Amino acid sequence: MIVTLTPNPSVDRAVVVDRLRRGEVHRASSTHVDPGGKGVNVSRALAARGSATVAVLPVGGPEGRLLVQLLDEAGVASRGVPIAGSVRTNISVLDVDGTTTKINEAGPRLLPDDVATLLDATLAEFAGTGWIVGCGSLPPGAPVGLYASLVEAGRAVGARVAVDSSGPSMAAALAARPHLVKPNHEELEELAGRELATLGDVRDEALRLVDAGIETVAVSLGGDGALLVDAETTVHARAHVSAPVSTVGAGDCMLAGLLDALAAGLDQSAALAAAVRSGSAAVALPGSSVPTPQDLADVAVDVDTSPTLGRRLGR
Ligand SMILES: Nc1ncnc2c1ncn2[C@@H]1O[C@H](COP(=O)(O)OP(=O)(O)O)[C@@H](O)[C@H]1O
Ligand SMILES: O=P(O)(O)OC[C@H]1O[C@](O)(COP(=O)(O)O)[C@@H](O)[C@@H]1O
Repeated sequence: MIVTLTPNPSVDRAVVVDRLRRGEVHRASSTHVDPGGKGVNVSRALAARGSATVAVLPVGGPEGRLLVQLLDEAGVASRGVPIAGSVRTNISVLDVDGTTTKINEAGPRLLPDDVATLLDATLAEFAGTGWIVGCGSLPPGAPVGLYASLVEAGRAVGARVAVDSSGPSMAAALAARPHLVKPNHEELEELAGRELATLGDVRDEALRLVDAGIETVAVSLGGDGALLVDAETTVHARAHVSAPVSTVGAGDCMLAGLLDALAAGLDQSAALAAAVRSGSAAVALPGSSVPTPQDLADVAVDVDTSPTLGRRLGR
């Protein structure tokens, strides 16, 4: 069982325009509405492949009702914690040339009781084995140490705990030593405070986190795939996508593939291959659609257990 906690979920609205021009009226050629927020997406990706998961999230306002309805329709089990404010709507504008512009709202304010109830609900959904995953930004009112509290509480009930966040909440979570973290390239650079131009730079920085007590660091690298580092292994995996459609939520699908594979007992190389298969399959789908088993079957992944560390990374 993989329980996800998304303190700041969203309704994701993706619109396609010819070319985004500041200050002009645009006519969208298509619109895609998905349930959103990083942990919600991890649960959606897991449910789509038939893996056991529950998404824990605050729910309020008309957007909250829509979010729960969309999750129900997608067959994703969720546990909503009622809040006074309204769930946010995040907008992605996709140019036909593939450029994506995202506008993420701050989200509704959480009260201290809401935060405590979210943590309690997450632990209550944990069935005794498997993973608890905390993902995404924190809304106003949530303490910066929310994910650190999740790591400590999760560890106390015997869960393996993963965190995917950024900025101060991620830095605070690292101090609590989650079992796994999944920064993307930019987030790892932010943590490192320097540019990470090559695979070797990423490996060195990931190893620094491993040395600080985090068992597994999986860094998603966009079109360059992903690098997994632990005390024994450095493995790189990559898949070519000939026609990328939307990268929104690809990192969440990548994390879902990784945790699902680790929970099934696969080794690090096989788990990273599954992760990249999932992330890259998502890139070929519109909005933040999650891949079905058929979509996953279509992706060929190259895995390298002795990657060329001098390899320069694109953006
Ligand atoms: N252009 C691309 N071509 C192929 N795979 C991609 C591409 N962009 C992303 N991916 C896949 O999606 C995963 C997550 O992408 P990334 O952009 O690093 O995550 P995030 O959404 O967290 O920023 C990557 O590890 C890779 O497997
Ligand atoms: O919590 P944040 O950082 O604002 O991100 C939330 C957004 O991220 C997503 O999970 C997508 O992930 P990416 O932006 O990493 O592709 C959306 O569903 C959601 O709108």
